[in-house]
Amino acid sequence: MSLHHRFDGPRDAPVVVLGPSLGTTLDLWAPQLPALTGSWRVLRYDLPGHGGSPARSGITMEDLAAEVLALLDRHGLGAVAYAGVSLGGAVGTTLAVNAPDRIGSLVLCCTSARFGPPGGWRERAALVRREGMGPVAGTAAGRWFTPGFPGAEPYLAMLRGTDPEGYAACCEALAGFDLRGRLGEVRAPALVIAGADDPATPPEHAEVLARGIPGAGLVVVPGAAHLAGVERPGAVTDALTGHLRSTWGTG
Ligand SMILES: O=C(O)CC1=CCC(=O)O1
Repeated sequence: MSLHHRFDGPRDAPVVVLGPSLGTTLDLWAPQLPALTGSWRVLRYDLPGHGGSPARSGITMEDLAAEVLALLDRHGLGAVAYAGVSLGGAVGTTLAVNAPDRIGSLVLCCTSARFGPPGGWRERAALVRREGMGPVAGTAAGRWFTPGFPGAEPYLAMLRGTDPEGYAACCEALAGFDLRGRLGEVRAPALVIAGADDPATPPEHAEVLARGIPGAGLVVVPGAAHLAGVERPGAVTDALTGHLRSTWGTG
């Protein structure tokens, strides 16, 4: 089943795929879009059960990576640049090791090679199946943003609008994900971006990625939690476009 997706930017420009995080839609990347669409063709997608993609059960990170690859195939796209936030970043790292000829440049935002103990993700999956999105949405602001950030509401609304089964399936994909032993296989030039105050994927997780991926750079954004690209759009956009300019087209 195809993931809901959309293209923006010139048809003949180099392609950048943007992957969203658990509980958000492709609009997570809205703050970065204006800086990208002048020079790159941007492909954004929704995770299963998020935004416009139908929910599914029993998915793995490998499945999600395969679905993104299927999107590229369907649109006749060869090698692309890929940037992803959190779960979307894990999809990108998986693609980079499974299909190195298709990922020409990689940006990993607020993500990890392993998102903590699998049990926590299975418990979260059980919670949303039992009680819906309410309890998870009630605590998300504290993970996604630093205290008092005024722009949280549209992103929390994305989470509340997520299909519980789709969200649970993505939690289970996170539970089964551990790429720590394969980071050395990434061939794409990579930049890792972390929020200095991210409680979900703290800078130590970014350091593991940056140490493990050959030649990777690391940027830690001050004053940002998990959704650093929303809370500090300028810093994340600059890091992203700087990396793309030097590795993927002219910018
Ligand atoms: O909402 C969270 O708990 C943070 C998060 C972990 C993986 C992801 O994509 O978001």
